[in-house]
Amino acid sequence: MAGFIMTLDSDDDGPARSPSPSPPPSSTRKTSSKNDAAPAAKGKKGKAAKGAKAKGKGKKLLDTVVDADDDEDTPVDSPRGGAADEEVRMDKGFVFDGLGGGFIGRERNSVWDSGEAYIQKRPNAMPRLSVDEIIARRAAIKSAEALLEESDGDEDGSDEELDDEELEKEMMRDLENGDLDFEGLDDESDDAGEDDEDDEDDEDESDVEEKEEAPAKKAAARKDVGPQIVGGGDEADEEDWLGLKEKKSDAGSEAEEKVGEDAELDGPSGFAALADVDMSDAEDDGDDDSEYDEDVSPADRQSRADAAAAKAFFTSHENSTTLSRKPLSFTTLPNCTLSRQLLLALGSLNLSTPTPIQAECIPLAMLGKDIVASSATGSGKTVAFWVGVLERLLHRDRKNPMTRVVVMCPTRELAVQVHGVGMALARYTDVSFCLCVGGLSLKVQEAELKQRPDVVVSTPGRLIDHVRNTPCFSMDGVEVLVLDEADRMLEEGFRDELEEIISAAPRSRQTLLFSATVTESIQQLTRLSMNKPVRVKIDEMGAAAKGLDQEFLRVRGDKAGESIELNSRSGERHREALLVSLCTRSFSSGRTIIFFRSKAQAHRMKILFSLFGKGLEKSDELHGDLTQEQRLRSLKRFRDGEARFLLATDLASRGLDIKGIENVINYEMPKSIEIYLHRVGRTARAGQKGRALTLVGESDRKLVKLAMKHAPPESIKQRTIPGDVVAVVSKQLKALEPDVRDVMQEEKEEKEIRRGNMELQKAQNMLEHEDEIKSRPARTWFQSTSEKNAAKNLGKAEHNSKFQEKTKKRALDEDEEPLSKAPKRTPFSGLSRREKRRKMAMREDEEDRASGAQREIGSSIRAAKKAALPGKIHAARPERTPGQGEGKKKKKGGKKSVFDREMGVADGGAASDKRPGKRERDMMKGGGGAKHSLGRMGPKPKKR
Ligand SMILES: Nc1ncnc2c1ncn2[C@@H]1O[C@H](COP(=O)(O)OP(=O)(O)OP(=O)(O)O)[C@@H](O)[C@H]1O
Repeated sequence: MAGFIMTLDSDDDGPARSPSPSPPPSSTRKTSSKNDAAPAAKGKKGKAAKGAKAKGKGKKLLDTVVDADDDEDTPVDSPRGGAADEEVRMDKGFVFDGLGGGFIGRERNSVWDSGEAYIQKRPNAMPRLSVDEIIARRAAIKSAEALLEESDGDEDGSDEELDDEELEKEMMRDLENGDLDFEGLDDESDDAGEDDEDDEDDEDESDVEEKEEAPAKKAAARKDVGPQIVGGGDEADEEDWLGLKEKKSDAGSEAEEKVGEDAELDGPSGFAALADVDMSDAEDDGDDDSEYDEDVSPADRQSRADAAAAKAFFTSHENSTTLSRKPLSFTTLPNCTLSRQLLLALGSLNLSTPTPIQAECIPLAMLGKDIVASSATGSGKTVAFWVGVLERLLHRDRKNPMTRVVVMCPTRELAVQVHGVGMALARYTDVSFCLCVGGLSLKVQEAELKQRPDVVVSTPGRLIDHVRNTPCFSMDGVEVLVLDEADRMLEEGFRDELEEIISAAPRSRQTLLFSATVTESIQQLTRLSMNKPVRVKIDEMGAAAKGLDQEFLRVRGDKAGESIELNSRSGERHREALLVSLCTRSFSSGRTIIFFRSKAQAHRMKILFSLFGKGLEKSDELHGDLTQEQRLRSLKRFRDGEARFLLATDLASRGLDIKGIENVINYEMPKSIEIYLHRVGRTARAGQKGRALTLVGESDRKLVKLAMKHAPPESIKQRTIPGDVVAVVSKQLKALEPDVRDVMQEEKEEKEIRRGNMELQKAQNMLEHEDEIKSRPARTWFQSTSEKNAAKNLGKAEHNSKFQEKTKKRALDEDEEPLSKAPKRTPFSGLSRREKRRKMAMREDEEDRASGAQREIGSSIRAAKKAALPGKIHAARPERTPGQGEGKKKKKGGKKSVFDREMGVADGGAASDKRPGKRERDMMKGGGGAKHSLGRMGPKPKKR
């Protein structure tokens, strides 16, 4: 990297062709020094502000030596970002080496450090113990006990506990002698016999393996010896489930490949045959793939259905920049000129060539257009929106400070990261930032919002909290609203919050939506009241990152009764052992993020990992049951390489950009293809390579095929693990079960103690500061607690049910309007017209009968319920006049509103039941009873 000296002159305020005139330098100076003082609110007065003052005093501009330390400190010290002096001359020896405090585009990034400034330090709070701390405490107690026993002369205790290695050796001996019975993993030789008819090639392959395997077993019990089948299946069966067998023979290639210790089976060219996945056919067992060929892809289906609406909704746009194939740089982006401050920041972060999404979106964002943009994971969407937004901010009216940009993210961690990236890009500007996310100190945020930061990065809930309860903060001046991970933000769980935020922001704002799986639903987008947005689409919907290898490992169902005994899903028994085997063998190097569907499972696995050891103890968990501090600490440890495994829920599935994640493991297939794409997108980012492995149960096959659909065939692999290895691990895990229970019990006790302490603290606070506490205005929220919980549950349901919804929707589509060229088979396919009509008529009759019966059942249930109700005591009512109907009129005459009563609409009164005739209306106009009653409610008639 070439070193250079950069001098920023007063013309650095704006580009040559700027959308709005640059403000005079004097105003910049003023704002700048004012902003420098802002961090004082956080108690970080001193250095920066003093330095700025000192510089201001000198007659000539002083040279400011910017070294790597300064850069590093700026954002950490001040969440408001590095307030740049308008004229900065750099040291001759200074070299932009890509490490000079950069946050992105380098190995060691520190975007999460920005969150640390917001962590509320509670000196009296009892720290929550991590699993590792509990285990370490237990170990210390155990060793102390052992020492005591030793000193008592009792040396038997140490022998009782079997050393891990000894246990392993013993089990391997058992295994070789055939004594070990691993339930659920069928003996390979048995299975080979059962599935002979499947494919002769497979038989040959297994022979070869066995020959290879025998000496290897002798040499080292745990050593892996090539492709084998795990999860109870035989090899033939395993190969079939991804459709490798036929493709392999078609291509005439060797499909087996040893990678690392475990084996992967490559999926060569023929995967296209499996690509068209019919999600609607729930009954299909997945063996007959021929009918999938006739299907239209989900993307086609979606685009056809929405084409007309989309045409009207979006401004037409062609990806001109990316199509031109000219080598681009940030300095030569067509139709826009970036400010030197931004170019400098981009350069210091090692970002010189814009990615396609950046090349397309930056000019559009600078023009103030609304954008709906999508591109694969890790393709640089964050920089794509920040650059445009920051460039606009450089031309703001500095005399009138207010929050002009709001960036919203669905998770706190993502918000912290996005905030960090924004600050890194704005380090040579005077743009100020505030991070407003749940779980971090409200007070710090309130103090910063008082300073009217230019940009607020937030999660929706906390933003609404501030809109409602922080007096100095309002969204009236918001000019740009960015929704990162827009499709998630538009899901049910965020719906109400988003509506509240949209209504608080001015209509004239610019709205930018970014996601790898951005919604195509115009219905959802219209809720944002965008102004003819431009749709920028770089990658095909559903496409995974280019350098990603996707592996699948089959998890066989349990033998009858096992899952019932375990009270878990089928195959659960094997998953833990499979995961541990994978992590101690093929995934033992590099950093791996492991996704779980539930917090409980992620936590249990963390305990198992810590107890198991062998490198697995270098792991951390990340899910909603942890405190925000713990969550950020886990991320930091993982990012810094202190933890090699991150056991996370979907909290970490979107947006997180951690350098050096080589592997992603899905402990189970997620519930929708979108979530799958985001999860596996945590690796293979920014043109890097990565691999994702998914443990696939019987019910996940359709989703696997969907994942394979958009992937290059050579990137799909089928992984296997030798059954004996899993058997050993499984036994070891079983042996750890009592310890797991003990750790969980200790955690429970800890929790109770913590809760007690908290209550005590609360009571003490109340006693000491009662007046102050009671005088504080109560914080308000736009939903009641029950509404909030209901929205949360709805969101969860929607988040988890995309797959089922799609299935239903497709089934419906098929009934209403067959979009595929070749219609799908229906129950009437292949019948003569007459026969078909007869069957259809019979079906309709049946449906009619069923619905009639249903109605009857419904009405009799209602009648029975009514009869069972105790009789009501009614006040005597005037008799109804004959001719008065029951239905609607009865309802009207029932419950009266206060308004009706005030209006003098008495029960049974004519006014209540009859619309006044013309004569009566005339009377009312001219004066009469009705006017009299209105007169009581309405304003006093003016005297003439
Ligand atoms: N122009 C660029 N040149 C090289 N690397 C870049 C460029 N822009 C961004 N990157 C790098 O790409 C990585 C991914 O960027 P980013 O997190 O913005 O991806 P994303 O598209 O938002 O991904 P996701 O969909 O997962 O949120 C970052 O580490 C960033 O440093």
